[in-house]
Amino acid sequence: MLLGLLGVVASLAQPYAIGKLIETAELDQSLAGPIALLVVLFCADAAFSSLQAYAIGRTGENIVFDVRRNLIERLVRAELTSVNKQPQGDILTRTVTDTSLVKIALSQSLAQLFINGATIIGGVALMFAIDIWLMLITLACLGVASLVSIGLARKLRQVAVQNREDTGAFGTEVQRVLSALPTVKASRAEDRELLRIGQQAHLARTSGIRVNAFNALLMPSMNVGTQAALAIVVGVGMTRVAGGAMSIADLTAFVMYLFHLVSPLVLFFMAIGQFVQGRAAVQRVDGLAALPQEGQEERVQQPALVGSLIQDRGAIEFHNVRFGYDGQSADANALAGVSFHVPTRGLTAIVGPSGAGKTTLFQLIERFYRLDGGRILLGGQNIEALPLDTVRGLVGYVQQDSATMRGTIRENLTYANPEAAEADIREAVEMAGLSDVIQGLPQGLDTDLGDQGSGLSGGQRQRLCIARTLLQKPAITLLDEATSHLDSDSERDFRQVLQRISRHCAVVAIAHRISTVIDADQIVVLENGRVRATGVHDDLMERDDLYRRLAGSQLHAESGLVGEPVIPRLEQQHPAYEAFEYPPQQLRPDADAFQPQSAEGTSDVQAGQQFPEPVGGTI
Ligand SMILES: Nc1ncnc2c1ncn2[C@@H]1O[C@H](COP(=O)(O)OP(=O)(O)OP(=O)(O)O)[C@@H](O)[C@H]1O
Repeated sequence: MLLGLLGVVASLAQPYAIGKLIETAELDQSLAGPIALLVVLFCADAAFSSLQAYAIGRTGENIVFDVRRNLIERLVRAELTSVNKQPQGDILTRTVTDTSLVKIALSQSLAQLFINGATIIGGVALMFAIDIWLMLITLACLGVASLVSIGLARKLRQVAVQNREDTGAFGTEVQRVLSALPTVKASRAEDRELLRIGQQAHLARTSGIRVNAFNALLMPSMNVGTQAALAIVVGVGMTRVAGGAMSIADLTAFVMYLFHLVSPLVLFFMAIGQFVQGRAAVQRVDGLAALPQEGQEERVQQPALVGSLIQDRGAIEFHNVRFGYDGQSADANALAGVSFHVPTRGLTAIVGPSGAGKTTLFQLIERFYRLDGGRILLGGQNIEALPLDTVRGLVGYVQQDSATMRGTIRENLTYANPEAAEADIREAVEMAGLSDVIQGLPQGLDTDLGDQGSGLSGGQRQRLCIARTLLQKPAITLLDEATSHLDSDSERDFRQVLQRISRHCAVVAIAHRISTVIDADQIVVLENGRVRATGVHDDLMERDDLYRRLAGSQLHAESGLVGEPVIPRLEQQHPAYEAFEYPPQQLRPDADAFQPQSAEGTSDVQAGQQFPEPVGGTI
């Protein structure tokens, strides 16, 4: 701004210097001095302006960097509940596009407003000094134009806010479709999705055009004002010169100032336009930055606690824990008074029907959400009083949906323990049964995976997540259906690994397979957010109906009846099923439904493709 002000002084002095040049010429004196002054002023103007443009550009980049860094920090540390409510595409638009607009608003347009404002004020003051009447005429014309421009700027802000919202919604739609592209294709929904995204893009286009229209009106409204002022000033000025009330040098200087003001005036109102658009973006960035944060005050790590629990205190204790997600009614809470203990060693299995609240238990141990009531103790201490880092360092969590990320296999493996030694990595990979898979890849551990770990099969991704948790060497391992994608051989091997680990730490496993549950040291049966029974397999088979039913259907499946058609079973469970017309579409009666013919070269590793083309054979 200081550089800009120096530029303003250099620029405002130019008409004065030209007036001096004319006066000197009229007096027939040497022109060398005034010409040298003009050259110095031109050069100073150019130098200060370009330095100012560089400085303001640099400041803008610094602003966008700070805003993005702070925003990302707040996003990553925000409470999951509040992040989950925001559409991901909109988060991305706010973080990438809106922050760029914030940069323009807070650097370029703010500086333009200040510098051009100063030029206008300085110019007006000098013009007043030259001729008060001409200046009053000028102010009247510019005043009317300014009022129109301010009205337009207000309207521009409204449409700019709308345009930012529409652009965010467009990003949300694109992200929604891209994250489920295989489903979109398999459901033949491409046309529908294109139409839906197209409509959103159209809304963004329409509001964008309106922004453009108001922006386009801003400049001409100012131009008309200055042109009218110029015409009147020249007419009245000539009359005053003819009447001897004003010298020709003063009129020339006055008109020069007026010319000089045209561009700052236009830039000033353009900057107002940019600034109000930027404010719309600032509002959206602020909205995202205001997401509630999880336990900031406790972010100090306490390494002494990590990886160890006090032996005699028990690993986890749930005391009358109550919790409901936002929007859940009180009588349908995910957990409605859950109490049980997990010892520091051994395997605890959690079983229960779908929606019973099993995953919620794990998410509360990880402190992803706040409890509505009750207490969870970790090694005898309330988790809410422990630093978050300590809680998450003690607990290893393999999620239901095998969270793998874009990056190499090694990066994914060492994600919870970046300092892991090579020997530990090899051991974890071996324990999780991944060694053969990794050896079969040309780049081994350094093989790149795509988004959500694409490039590995579901079972391999699951084993990768298990290895990652093993590498963390937690005191408590939470496994949420961690073996659901494994074949029976791999699952048997993993059970042995589990038994080994559970000799050293507490393992809590949500399991649907009876084979995992049968050897557990303790089984907790959950139903409708309540603990229904706890015990060991034989005991629960005798005294708990639900467990008997759950175990019975599993034993059934695992004793070889898995191949039975699904439809008759569905029919038994849902009488309404008979109303369904199935199958809705018939293949030609003489054609086999599925006839793969020697599809060679099929591989478990899909190299980042969701729908790979066969390299040979016919389907
Ligand atoms: N993010 C969420 N927002 C709102 N309700 C949720 C959310 N996650 C789960 N629920 C609800 O909370 C209840 C318990 O869900 P939870 O995922 O804990 O069940 P679960 O026993 O793990 O089921 P499954 O075996 O199918 O994975 C369900 O009624 C579910 O609909």
